[in-house]
Amino acid sequence: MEKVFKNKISELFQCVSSLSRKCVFSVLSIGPLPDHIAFIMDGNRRYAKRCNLLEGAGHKLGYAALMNMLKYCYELNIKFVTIYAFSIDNFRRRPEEVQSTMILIQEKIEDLIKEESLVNQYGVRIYFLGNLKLVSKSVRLAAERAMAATAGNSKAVLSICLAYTSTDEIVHAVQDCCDEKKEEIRSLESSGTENGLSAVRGNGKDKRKDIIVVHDVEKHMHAAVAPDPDIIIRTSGETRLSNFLLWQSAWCLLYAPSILWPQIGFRHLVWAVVEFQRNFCYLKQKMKLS
Ligand SMILES: CC(C)=CCC/C(C)=C/CC/C(C)=C/COP(=O)(O)OP(=O)(O)O
Repeated sequence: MEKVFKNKISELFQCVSSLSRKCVFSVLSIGPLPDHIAFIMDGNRRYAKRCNLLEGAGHKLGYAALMNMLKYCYELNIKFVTIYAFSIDNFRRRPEEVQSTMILIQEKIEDLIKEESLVNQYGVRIYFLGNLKLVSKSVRLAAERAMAATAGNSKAVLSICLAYTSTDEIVHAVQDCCDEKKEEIRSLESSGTENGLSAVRGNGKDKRKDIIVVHDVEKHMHAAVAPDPDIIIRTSGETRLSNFLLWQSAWCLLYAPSILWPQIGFRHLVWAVVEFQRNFCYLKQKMKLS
């Protein structure tokens, strides 16, 4: 009897919070909404320590917080979300810690693609961004399975940065771009164009045109699957980017609430979007002038 009562109370609570979210989101939607929000999920271990829990429990609570946050983002019609799940620098942590985090990541990737998952409920396509050669075969295969299983979803995009750093991404993109240009020049030369290099550069008054432009590099970035982020939310009050989306964050708002990642909730998303809306006119003006 007591259990039934508790369930009813919890259902009622969920119903009220879902209704109040709907109201707040419809007010927020009157203003400009970000297309893309990226998250640096900082503070899982500190939260675990503060609550006298094991490190792994901090990451598990972090994952639960992530699922809630994704739900809020999709309710608000944010089409692109990117998360920093594990950086290349994180491989320098204690080997047992790296291993247990990877086991959790693999388990959660499998959960993400279950039929009843949030990802399928909201039609989300998953991409993994990063150097997947650095993770174990089983994690890599799980990531590939998740990308393949969600390839038909088209309502939203979730990019999971795994074995990622921005500098690594930029170096690979520049390398791929140079390879592509070299190939272009080679094929022009072999097809009879006398000087492939000047054909790529352009002749006459265009002679000084650059061989590589920003777009050439950009299209080779892992993150090219989404537009640049409008907001990066980093928890734990840190205002550093820690090698996350450096290229893509040129015009991005950084929002850094001082709570730890497992504590993030609906109100932090609302404040971040309000901050974005307050800055929007200024940003638009600035981009027009430049
Ligand atoms: C499939 C999928 C999306 C899985 C995500 C799982 C998950 C929540 C991973 C977080 C890992 C991580 C390095 C968090 C940062 O907190 P921290 O360890 O740096 O904590 P600290 O800042 O307190 O040291």
